[in-house]
Amino acid sequence: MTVSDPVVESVVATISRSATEIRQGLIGRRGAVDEENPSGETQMEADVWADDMLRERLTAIDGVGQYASEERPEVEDCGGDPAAGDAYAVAVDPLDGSSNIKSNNAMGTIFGVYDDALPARGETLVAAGYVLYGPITTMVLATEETVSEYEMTGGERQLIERDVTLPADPVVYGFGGRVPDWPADFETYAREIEQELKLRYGGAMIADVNQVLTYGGVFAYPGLESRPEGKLRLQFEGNPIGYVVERAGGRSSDGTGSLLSVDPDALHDRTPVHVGNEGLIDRLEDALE
Ligand SMILES: O=P(O)(O)OC[C@H]1O[C@](O)(COP(=O)(O)O)[C@@H](O)[C@@H]1O
Ligand SMILES: [Mg+2]
Ligand SMILES: [Mg+2]
Repeated sequence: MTVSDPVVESVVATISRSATEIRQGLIGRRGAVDEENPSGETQMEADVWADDMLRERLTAIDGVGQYASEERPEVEDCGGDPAAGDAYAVAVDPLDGSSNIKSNNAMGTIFGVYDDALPARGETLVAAGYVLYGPITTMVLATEETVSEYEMTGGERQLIERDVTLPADPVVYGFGGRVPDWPADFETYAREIEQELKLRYGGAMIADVNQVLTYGGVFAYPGLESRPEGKLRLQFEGNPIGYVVERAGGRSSDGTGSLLSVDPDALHDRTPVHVGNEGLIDRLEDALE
């Protein structure tokens, strides 16, 4: 299946090709560098390397006017103005779950293609998705039309599911953050959910959300007592994953409403992230009221 917009198709093809190289290049890049990203987190060698590769290739695409990533402070302008509608802006999390590189657990690459200048509302996304570096490399791609899943071999995408939708009967949940740091309202909700669903938490958002897409359920990285804005970044993580889950028939929420309608103040804004089956996110919002 191809994407109807040629610029979006080029972005997706470039990420497909690069993801295979990123996966292969993880060997030998498992250490930290002596730098922090704009969110104040230690960067791994692989974070910086994957970001440089994606920046170089995505900014070279005609019709991409801006590139931004979790690993660099500023938006990079590269021709065309997304605010004027004559180019797209691409935002990436080059390696999601990169602290898992040490223990050799799942990671991936997240991308969002926005039809507006960054930082932008998630409602302006025209496509978003992720490549998951699990035992098999897969891509989940959401567009206006549908959510598709692909297996990746040598940079080529092979369609395995055309209309990914959340199963109606939820099975799994995964909640981030230390329990003592959860606000009381969220903990009450979590205590209910753990009576109903099975815990699956691996420490890489996309791997955990991929389980929710596969089995149905809920993933959350909530606002914390010590950090009410949570951990995950709106432009690079919250919006793309909210877009994927909503297109797949689920809901996303920052605690009060869809992640996609949050107005960003700054490029590296964080947000509480809750995604999953509609009924579970409705209950979450009721609990946090
Ligand atoms: O280690 P914690 O607190 O469980 O945090 C895990 C969360 O942090 C992240 O790793 C943050 O993403 P990055 O690895 O891209 O910084 C998410 O993928 C994951 O959901
Ligand atoms: Mg991430
Ligand atoms: Mg990252």
